[in-house]
Amino acid sequence: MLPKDFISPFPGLEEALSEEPAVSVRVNRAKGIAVPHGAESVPWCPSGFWLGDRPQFTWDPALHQGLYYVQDASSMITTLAVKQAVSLLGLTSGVLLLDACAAPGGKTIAAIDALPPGSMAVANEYVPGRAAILAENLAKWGSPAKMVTRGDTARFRRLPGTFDIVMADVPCSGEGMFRKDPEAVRQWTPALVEECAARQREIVANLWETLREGGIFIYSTCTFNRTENEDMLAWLLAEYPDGIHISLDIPDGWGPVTTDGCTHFVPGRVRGEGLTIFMVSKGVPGSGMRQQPSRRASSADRNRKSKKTSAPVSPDCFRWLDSGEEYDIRDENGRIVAVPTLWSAQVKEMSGKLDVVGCGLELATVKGRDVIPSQSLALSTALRRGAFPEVTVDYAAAVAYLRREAVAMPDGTPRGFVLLTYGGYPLGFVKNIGNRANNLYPAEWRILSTHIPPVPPSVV
Ligand SMILES: C[S@@+](CC[C@H](N)C(=O)[O-])C[C@H]1O[C@@H](n2cnc3c(N)ncnc32)[C@H](O)[C@@H]1O
Repeated sequence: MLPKDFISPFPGLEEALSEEPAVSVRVNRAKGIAVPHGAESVPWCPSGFWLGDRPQFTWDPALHQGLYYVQDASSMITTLAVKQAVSLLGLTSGVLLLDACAAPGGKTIAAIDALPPGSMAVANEYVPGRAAILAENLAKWGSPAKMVTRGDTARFRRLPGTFDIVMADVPCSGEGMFRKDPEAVRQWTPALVEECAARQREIVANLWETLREGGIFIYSTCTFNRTENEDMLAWLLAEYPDGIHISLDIPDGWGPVTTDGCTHFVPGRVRGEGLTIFMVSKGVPGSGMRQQPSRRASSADRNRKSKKTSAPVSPDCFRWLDSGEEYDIRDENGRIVAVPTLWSAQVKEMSGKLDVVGCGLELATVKGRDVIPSQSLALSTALRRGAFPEVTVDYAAAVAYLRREAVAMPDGTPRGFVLLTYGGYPLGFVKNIGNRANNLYPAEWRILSTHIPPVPPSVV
């Protein structure tokens, strides 16, 4: 059932909205996952796959290990858009990207997968309560080169000319979600479309300032109407005469349809939900330079800082990372974090101007004399395997761990912090104290339901 005043802009859309949505996942190539079982490739995303059915994802430890992310195939276009943007920028490393409307993080993950080595992603969320799930999803994906912030996009006006790529997956009227979300059908009105468009213009205006000269802006909605898409592109180009529209490289035959510069993913034409995307560069792509941090941290600075913080940072922390020398490791009020050295001056600058939820990789928390390794470290691609004793657990123990229940350790397990693995990949830490092991899985991430499926789901 569609909203009363909704006029379908594409033939066949209404019928398609009454069909079952496709199920798709993005696999984590950075963790060595290649192809899910029995899956079919999404042509616009090398790590995207349609599944034949809908497994009970919650009960698959691999999901919690960050080995894959459940993602609608249309959203996976972000990977292609970011790859195209990077190529237009002519950069082979060190891209600074902002995803300004990021929770729960699917498109940030899609962008991270497309960035060249040595890049950094900043993921911002406006609704404070949604920033935690964003941080959790990014921690599971495992890249240490990230920063999570919360707040109004107006805050980014304080960082002019800073980002090479800015993504705005803006809040919208949600016509593309009609099939999956009955609430989207209930809330939709022509007035909502106008309201959303006004907010979107405000967001775009805030973000244009933070995009550097020659940088690329990627705008997307999960709605079809012209007001929030084609009219928004026209408004942007009129408002900012340095804006140049960039066509997304999509071969004929994949299914999306482009109208007046906007590429639409339409159910019925693609096996995915509704999504619209366009790209605009600020002047000639790659022409300008990124604004450098106002005060670069010199090596003298860094030495001073490490002297100041070296006492609380346990030397163990340096041994936990695959390449400890590439990170600045510091104690931030009892949280030990590792920030890629390359970005440490930039992170410092941004931290002074944004409301930071977390930056880099949280290695550990300090409690009294204990330096307790974090779940983010267990799931990070930067973890040095072998840094902790490891115990392999079976399915029942893996689910018990994810529920934060006690897990028995085999005889002979060393005391202290132990990394549990499932299927050969890290699951999380326990502290083995001899007669029992304390489960260190974050309470707020735990599986709440006590049901357990008779057959374990297995996606990758
Ligand atoms: C379409 S969703 C983003 C989905 C996300 N990019 C993903 O792929 O997982 C839009 C996001 O914008 C946030 N938002 C709401 N109001 C906003 C505002 N005024 N400014 C910026 N973002 C806002 C919403 O909370 C929501 O998380």
